[in-house]
Amino acid sequence: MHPLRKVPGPPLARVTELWRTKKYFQGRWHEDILQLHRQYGPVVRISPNEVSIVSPDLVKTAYSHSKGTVKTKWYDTWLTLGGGKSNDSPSFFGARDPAQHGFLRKRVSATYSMSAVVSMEGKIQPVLDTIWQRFDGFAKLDQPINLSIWASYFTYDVVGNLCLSEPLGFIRDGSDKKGFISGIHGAFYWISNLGYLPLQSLWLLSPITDKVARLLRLRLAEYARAFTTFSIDKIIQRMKAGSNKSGDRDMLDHFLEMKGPRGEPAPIGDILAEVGNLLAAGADTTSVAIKAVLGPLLKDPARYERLRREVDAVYKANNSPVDSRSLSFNVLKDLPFLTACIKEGERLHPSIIYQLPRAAPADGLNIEGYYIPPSATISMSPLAQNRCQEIFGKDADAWRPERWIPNEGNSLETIKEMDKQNATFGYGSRTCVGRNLATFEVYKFVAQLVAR
Ligand code: HEM
Repeated sequence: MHPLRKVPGPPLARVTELWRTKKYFQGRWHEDILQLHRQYGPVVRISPNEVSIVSPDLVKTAYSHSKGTVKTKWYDTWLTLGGGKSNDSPSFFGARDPAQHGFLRKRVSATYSMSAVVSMEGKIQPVLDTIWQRFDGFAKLDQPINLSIWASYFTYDVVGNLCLSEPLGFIRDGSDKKGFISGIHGAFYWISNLGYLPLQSLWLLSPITDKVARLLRLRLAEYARAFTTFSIDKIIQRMKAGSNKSGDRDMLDHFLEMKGPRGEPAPIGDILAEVGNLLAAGADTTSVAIKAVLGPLLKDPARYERLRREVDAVYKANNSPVDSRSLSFNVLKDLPFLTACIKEGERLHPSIIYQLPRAAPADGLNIEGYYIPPSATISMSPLAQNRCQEIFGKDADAWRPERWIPNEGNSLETIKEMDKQNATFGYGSRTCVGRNLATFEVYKFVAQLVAR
C-alpha cells in the first residue's frame, strides 16, 4: 500500500510520473496547477511520489529555514546553469547539499544586497535612459510599442551592464540579433521539463542530440553555445585586463574575487556559473514581473490614473522634471500605490510557476489533514500558493492592489502576514538571491514609464 494512497489527485498521476511531465511539456502548468487545487483541495498527488500543497503552514514547515528540507534531484538539471558540462562548478540554484549551497551563496550574497544594488543605480539608469529615447522615437512616429518584448530587452541590457559594464545591445538593436533570448528560453524550457525523466539533461548534452538538432536545423544548441562562448570570452578578457579594485566596479569584478573552499581563487567554471545565474536567471524573471504589473494596470484606467497621480506628485515634490534622471529608487520605494501595484502584479503572476520540490522532512509532515511520509516529495507552485484564500482573502484570484494598503481593506498585521506568505520569490534559505535587484528594476521601470 503506497503511503500517499489517501491523497487525492488525477488517477494517471498516481501511477506514472509521465502524467506531470507531459503537462509540463504542454506549457500550461499555470492553468493546470490552479485547476488541480480547485478540484482536489489543498493537497494534491501530482505524481506517484509527489504532492503539491497550498497552505499557510508551508512557510513555517516544509520551506522554513529551521526544518532543513532539501531540494530534490529535479534541480540537478540546473547545476550547470553557467553552461559548463561538469558538476565541478555547480550553480547554487541547483546545489542540493545544504553545506555546499551555504558556501556558494554566502560568497556572493553581499553583491546582491539592497545597498549593493542601490550603489549600482548608475549602471541601471543609463539603460532606462536609452530605452526612453527609443520609446520617444516610436512615439514621434506614432508607432505602437510591444512592451512585452521591450521589457525583456531592458532587463537583459541591465544585467549585461551590471555584470560586464556593457549592455548586451538589445535596446540598441531593437532585436534579439544574437539569439541569446531565444537560446535562454529554449534552454529553460528543456531544463525545466527534463527534470523528472531518467538521465535528465544528459539527453541535451549528448553528441547524438546535437547531431539530430543540426540535421533538423534546430538552432537552440547553437544559440546556447553562443551564449556560453560569449560569457567565457568576456571573463577571459577581464582576467587578462585585471579586475577593477575600486571605483566603477561591476559584478564580474566581484565574481573574479571569489574564493574556493580552501581560500584558493575560484576556478573559471565557478565564475561562469555566477555570470550564468545573473545573465540567464536574472533577466527573464524580472521582465515577467514588469509585465505582470503593467498588464493589469493598462487594462484598469481608474487605478492607472491613481498611480499616475501618485508618481506625478512625487516628481513635482522633488522638483524633478519627468525626463530628469534624479528620481532614485529610495524615493520611489516609499510610494504606497506603486508598491501595492507591484506586489499585487507579482503575487497574481509570479515569474516562476513550476513546483519547487523538496524532500519531505525526516519526521514527515502533517499538513492540511494529511500525513506526508519522509520518503515523499513535497512541492508548492508560487502561483497556486499566492491564490490561497486563507492567506490573501476570498478575492485572492482578483487584481486588487488596495489589499496591500493599510486601512483600504486590510490591517497592518494582515499585510505583514501576506508579505511573509507571498511566495513569489520562494521561501526560507532558498529564497531568491536576486530579489533586491529585481525589485529595484521593476520600481524604476514602471514609475518612469508611467511618469512619461
Ligand atoms: C521578479 C524576478 C524574480 C523572481 C519572481 C524570482 C523567483 C525566484 C524563486 C521563486 C526562487 C526560489 C526557487 C526555488 O526554491 O527553487 C528563486 C531563487 C533564485 N533566484 Fe530568483 N527570481 C527573480 C529574479 C532573480 C534575479 C534578478 C536573479 C539574479 C541573479 C535571480 C537569481 C536567483 C538564484 C541564484 C536563486 C537560487 C537561490 C538559492 O537557491 O539560494 N532571481 N528566484
